[in-house]
Amino acid sequence: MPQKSNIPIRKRAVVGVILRHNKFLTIRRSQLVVAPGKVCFPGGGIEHGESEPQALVREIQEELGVTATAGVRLFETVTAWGTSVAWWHAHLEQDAQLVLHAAEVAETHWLTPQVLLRDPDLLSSNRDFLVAWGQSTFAIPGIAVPPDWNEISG
Ligand SMILES: Nc1nc2c([nH]c(=O)n2[C@H]2C[C@H](O)[C@@H](COP(=O)(O)OP(=O)(O)OP(=O)(O)O)O2)c(=O)[nH]1
Repeated sequence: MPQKSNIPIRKRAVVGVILRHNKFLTIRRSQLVVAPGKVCFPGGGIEHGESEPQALVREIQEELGVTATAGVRLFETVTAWGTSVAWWHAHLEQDAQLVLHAAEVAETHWLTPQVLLRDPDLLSSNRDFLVAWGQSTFAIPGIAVPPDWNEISG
């Protein structure tokens, strides 16, 4: 269900929520892009004529050098800066080797939800996404909300 917002939408983006062994694949954004050094999921802007899954697969290929498969659409938010973000569950081949596009991605990490939520560099909209997940606004296939979630997200 989309989050209600009165912010005018200036841009549309899609991000991939990718899990392995109960950890999220996260990127640290490079110093050369918007929100430099921030931690978030792979993804980016939707180009004219692209569907969300097409943009998701293209962005992940560009950033991480791997072919992703789009799963289900999990959630939709509007950032404080007017970007409509579609959050998609996505999958990589089990043995996929990431090849980072250094101009966009400084590093990648597989992080538990608890570690990710506590990361001071987490993009604010990603924090909102995790909090909404913890409140069961939507479910992410294959991972349960940790039992101590209310204590750490409060
Ligand atoms: N990549 C990514 N972007 C996110 C996340 N969460 C979130 O709010 N966003 C926002 C930030 C930006 O407003 C937008 C995506 O921007 P981007 O800078 O990654 O996309 P891009 O590579 O297409 O950038 P640009 O060429 O359009 O400047 O979505 C996330 O987890 N990953």
